[in-house]
Parts: sequence; structure tokens; C-alpha cells
Amino acid sequence: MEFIEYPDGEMMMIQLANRLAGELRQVLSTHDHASFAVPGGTTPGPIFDNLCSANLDWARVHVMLTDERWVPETSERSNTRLLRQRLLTDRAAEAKYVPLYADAPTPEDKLADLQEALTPELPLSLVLLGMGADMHTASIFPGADQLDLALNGTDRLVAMRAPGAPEPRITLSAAVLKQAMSRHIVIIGAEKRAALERAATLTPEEAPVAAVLPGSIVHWAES
Ligand SMILES: O=C(O)[C@H](O)[C@@H](O)[C@H](O)[C@H](O)COP(=O)(O)O
Repeated sequence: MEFIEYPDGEMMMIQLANRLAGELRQVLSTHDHASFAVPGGTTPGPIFDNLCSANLDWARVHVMLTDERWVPETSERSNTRLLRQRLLTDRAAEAKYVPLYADAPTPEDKLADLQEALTPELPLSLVLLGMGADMHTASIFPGADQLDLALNGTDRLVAMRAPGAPEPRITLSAAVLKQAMSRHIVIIGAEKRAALERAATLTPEEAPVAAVLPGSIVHWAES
């Protein structure tokens, strides 16, 4: 794992967006398309604000989430909503979006269809992940009902329910995240830095982010 510390969050968001754009350009120079997975939650918005205007061939970029909350796009909690507002806009409006949500009561109803649509995108070219203070990443939460499947199974997508998550989730599995050609993790604040350092000493069952730390580049700023 590589750890990069930035003087402040704003600089981190700009530099990380530039780095992601550079990696996408590089993938596009040798492949017909790039598959790019990004997190939802509160941290990545400013990265998306910087990245959406990057000058690259967005029509050949396939964007997806690392995980989605099982709520319709009209909900404030929808990660798709965040992406449409802040990433899939400006030049990046040209990108192809590969959803992890479909209108149905539970993720299990649509799991097979969503998994089929995801398959041609694998292995992912580039993944950006967030992390919670409880050491979850994507929606692979400690104590989740399908933790073992998400960490150790071969399924590409897993439906999850977890004590720390108010609604059902759907998440890329650790197998998919670990296969990605390039992987970045972005975190802000002293609490998350301490959690990450602790995760490095724990098992993935205790600290799911530990499953994807080897080979990842972690980007951190205090605030
Ligand atoms: O849907 C989500 O919540 C995310 O994809 C999730 O994995 C997120 O990256 C972490 O929970 C960190 O969230 P914050 O950035 O809001 O702290």
C-alpha cells in the first residue's frame, strides 16, 4: 500500500481528479473503453466536480458505482443521484453509465441482471473507493449478513444488509475490487486515518477495507 498525505482536502481533490483523468487517458490509449468505478457517500463530490470537466474521450468511459443503496434515484441517499449531479455532467455527460440499481423492492430481485450487465466491464480499469470509520469499504461492512460471500466468494455483486447501513445495499465484491488494474482509496480526517492504520493490523472479517489495501494507493488529508 502507498500512502499519500496532502496539505489540505481541496488540493487533494484537485490532484486526485487530475491523476484519475490521467489514468483514464492512459487506459483509453491502449483499450477501446475504460471501466471506472467510484464510491458514493459524502467524500467524493469535490473530486467529481473537478473530474467532470477533464478533457478526455468520455464516450469511451464506462462509469459505475462501487456500491449502491437500494433506494430510487429520487432519494437523497441515492449514490446514482450524486453521480448524475456531480460526475456525469459537463464533458463527462458523454460517459456510459452502468447502474447497480433497478426499480424493484429488493436487490436480490435484480442481482442476476445487474451482474450480467457488469460482466463485460471486468476487470475494472480503475477503482476509487471510500472508507467508513468502521473500516467498511464499498458496502462491505463488518458484521454484514453476506460478509463472507463479499470477501471470499466469486460472485461479482453481492446484496448486503448491515447494522451500520439504514437500507439494503448492493456492492462489488472484494474479488472484483482486488482484480482492478488500478485502485485508489480516498479518506479525510484523523479518525479515518487511525481507522485505516488499525485496519492494516486486522483481518478483512474484522476490517473489510483490509482486503483491498495491498496494492492500493491511499490519499489522505486532515480536513
Ligand atoms: O454508499 C456509500 O456510503 C459509499 O459508497 C461508501 O462505501 C462510502 O465510500 C463510505 O461509507 C465512506 O462514506 P463517506 O465518504 O460519506 O464518509
